[in-house]
Amino acid sequence: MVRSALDQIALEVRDVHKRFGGVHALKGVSFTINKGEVVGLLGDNGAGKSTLVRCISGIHPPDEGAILVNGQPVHIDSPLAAREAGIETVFQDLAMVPEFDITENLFLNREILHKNPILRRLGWLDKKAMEKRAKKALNRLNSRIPSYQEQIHRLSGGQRQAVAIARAVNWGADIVIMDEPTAALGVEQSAQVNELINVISSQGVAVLLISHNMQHVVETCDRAVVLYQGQSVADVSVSDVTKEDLVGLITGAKSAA
Ligand SMILES: Nc1ncnc2c1ncn2[C@@H]1O[C@H](COP(=O)(O)OP(=O)(O)OP(=O)(O)O)[C@@H](O)[C@H]1O
Repeated sequence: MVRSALDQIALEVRDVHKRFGGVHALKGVSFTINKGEVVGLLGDNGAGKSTLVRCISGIHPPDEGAILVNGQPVHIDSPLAAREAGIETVFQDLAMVPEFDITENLFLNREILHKNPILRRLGWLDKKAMEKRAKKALNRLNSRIPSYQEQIHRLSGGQRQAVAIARAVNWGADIVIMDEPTAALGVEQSAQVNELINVISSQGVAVLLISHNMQHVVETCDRAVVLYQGQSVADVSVSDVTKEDLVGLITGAKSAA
C-alpha cells in the first residue's frame, strides 16, 4: 500500500510562539519530521532551541501555535502529557539515578521517582517483569551495555546515553528528542550513539537532535532546521549543504536559497 506524504509525518510543529516577559523567544516556528527521519535542530546560543524542545516536551507549553503527533493535534501541558502523546526527550543530564541499576532506570521516570522514591524499597515493582522488558529494550538497540543489572554509576558516558535512549524506546516513543547526545563523548562513544540513533530511526522512530557539532549533524541527520533569533530560517536536506553552509545559516551570514 502506498502511503501518502501526510501519513509519514510523525511530528508537526506549527507556528509556535513563546514569550518570556519582553523576550519573544519563538516567533512562529514551523517544521515537520517524518517517521524514521533524523532532523537536526541547529542555532546559535539563544536562538531558541531549548525553548522549542521544552515546548514540545511539555515543560512549558507554547503561547500560540500547535503540536501535532501522527497528524493529530496534541495538548502538551506537562512532561507526562508529552509521554502519553508518544514524545520522549533525552535531556543532557539524562535524569538517571546513579545508585539504581539499568532496569530500574529504564522504568522509573522523573514523575515516579520524585513522587515515590520509596516504591523500590517497598518491593512494589515487579523486578522480573521489568528485567524481561529491559532486556528486550536493550536488545532492540543492539547496545553494548554489559548487563541490564549493571548500576548506572559504573557505566561510561556513552553507555549512559544508550540507556537513556533505550528508556525512551521502552516507553514506546514515536518521537525522540535528544539534547546534544554526544556533547560529552569521545570519538568511539559518539560513533556508538550515532549507531543507536540509526537503529531507532530505522525502526520508524522520528528523531529531533539538538547539536552544535556540524560534523555530527552531517554524519547523523537527514535534514536540518535552523533557528535564528527565534525563527526557523532554513529547513534543508543535509546532503544538499556543506558544514560551512550550515554555519553560515546559524550565524545569519547566509540565508536559505
Ligand atoms: N525561562 C526563561 N525565562 C526568560 N527568558 C528565557 C527563558 N528561557 C529562555 N529564555 C530566553 O529565550 C531565548 C532563547 O533561549 P534558548 O535557551 O531557547 O536558546 P538556545 O538556542 O537553546 O541557546 P543555547 O544553545 O545557548 O542553549 C534567550 O533570549 C533566552 O534568554
